[in-house]
Amino acid sequence: MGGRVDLDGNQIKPITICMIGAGGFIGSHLCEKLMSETPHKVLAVDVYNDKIKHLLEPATLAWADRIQFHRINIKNDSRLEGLIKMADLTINLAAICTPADYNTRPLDTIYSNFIDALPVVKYCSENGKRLIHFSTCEVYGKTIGAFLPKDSPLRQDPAYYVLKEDESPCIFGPIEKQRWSYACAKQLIERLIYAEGAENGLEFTIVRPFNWIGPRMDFIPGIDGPSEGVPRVLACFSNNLLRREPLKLVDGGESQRTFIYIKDAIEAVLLMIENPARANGHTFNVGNPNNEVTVRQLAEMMTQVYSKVSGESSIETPTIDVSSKEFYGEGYDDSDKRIPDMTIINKQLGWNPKTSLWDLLESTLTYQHRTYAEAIKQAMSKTAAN
Ligand SMILES: NC(=O)c1ccc[n+]([C@@H]2O[C@H](COP(=O)([O-])OP(=O)(O)OC[C@H]3O[C@@H](n4cnc5c(N)ncnc54)[C@H](O)[C@@H]3O)[C@@H](O)[C@H]2O)c1
Ligand SMILES: O=c1ccn([C@@H]2O[C@H](COP(=O)(O)OP(=O)(O)O[C@H]3OC[C@](O)(CO)[C@H]3O)[C@@H](O)[C@H]2O)c(=O)[nH]1
Repeated sequence: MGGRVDLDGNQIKPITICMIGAGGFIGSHLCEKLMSETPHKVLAVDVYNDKIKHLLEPATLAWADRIQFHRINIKNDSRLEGLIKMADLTINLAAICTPADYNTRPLDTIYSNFIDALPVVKYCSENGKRLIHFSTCEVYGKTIGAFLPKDSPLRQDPAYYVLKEDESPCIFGPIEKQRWSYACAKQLIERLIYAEGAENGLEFTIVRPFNWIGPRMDFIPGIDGPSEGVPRVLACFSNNLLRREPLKLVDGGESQRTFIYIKDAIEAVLLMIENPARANGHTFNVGNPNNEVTVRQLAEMMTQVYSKVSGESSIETPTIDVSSKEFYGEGYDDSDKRIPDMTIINKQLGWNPKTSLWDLLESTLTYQHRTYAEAIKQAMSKTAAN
């Protein structure tokens, strides 16, 4: 770990990071990376710590003196400012960020993604502390191309669908489509952070993740999360595969996404942390433009990969169609296509994603099978017996 240098050849000094939302999917991978490959200290803030337990215990771990867990709900805890003051950098990951919540719990979604983030921005600005804030690719909303006639040749032109941080508009649906409550709250907090930078000199970086996936993402309903809960697509499809039930394709599974392996994405975040002069004042797309699929193609690929890693044949009807109203309820809407432009992150940090969709699904589904298959079998045989 000694003698590490930044992209400009300068020695990297150990810093203290206040990481809010450290107990979640991205936070757990970022903590792992910081503990195993850097000398930095982490003040890990979250209401849960199950996903980082392996980094906190036992006290004999090599990094035990570099990570502290603080069980804090940032909505209402006066200890937050003190932790931000103690740190050199704050990273805010805390959010409600599962689409099933956006239209069914719009108030919680807006409070979580805007109101609860306000004190974090304020404390950083007032105390002269650097902030890396996690926004989302959802701030782009729908592509311009989505509004062209289906057979328009312009739909093939990247100018109508590639999403650029400094050029693309943010296109959301009408207010009654409450799906956009999350994207809109994220957009407003981005604008507030940008304004704090412009008017009060806040040093900030905004991250727009494009569907980062991998181990520890969300939960498997009825095993380590509520039975009726609806996680993001990776966990929904993993759950279906583990239970040998058809994967549900919302509105035909026609929407397109680009998926990036969490470990590639974490490399980008580490570059931001350790190269403030190159990252401050920027908004970065972080995704893998080479891994684009429709949701239907994702379902087909996951079915094939799961069959390979589990040794089980796939079921006769691997997918079924379901309407978005049935699956998510009233007020759902969708982003049609999400291809990140990589020019800015490439220029500033020289970063590019590496892992193909097949490879990232293979390692992720191996983890899902190893972690959950036995528990699911037991839960299912218990239900059958009752
Ligand atoms: N995973 C992705 O692909 C993705 C895509 C776009 C945006 N993001 C953004 O990245 C961030 C992290 O996402 P994630 O996938 O790790 O989600 P996650 O749900 O796994 O992690 C969020 C964490 O924040 C914590 N948290 C929420 N409210 C809190 C509060 N009031 N006080 C303390 N802790 C609180 C949760 O307990 C959770 O551990 C979010 O801001 C999300 O909007 C993620
Ligand atoms: O069982 C299912 C679950 C989902 N779908 C469809 O898959 C698409 C992707 O869904 P998901 O990963 O759950 O979420 P989104 O990509 O729409 O949104 C996320 O993107 C980034 C983030 O900000 C945070 O992670 C979040 O908002 C979608 O089209 C679903 O309808 C399915 O067919 N079947």
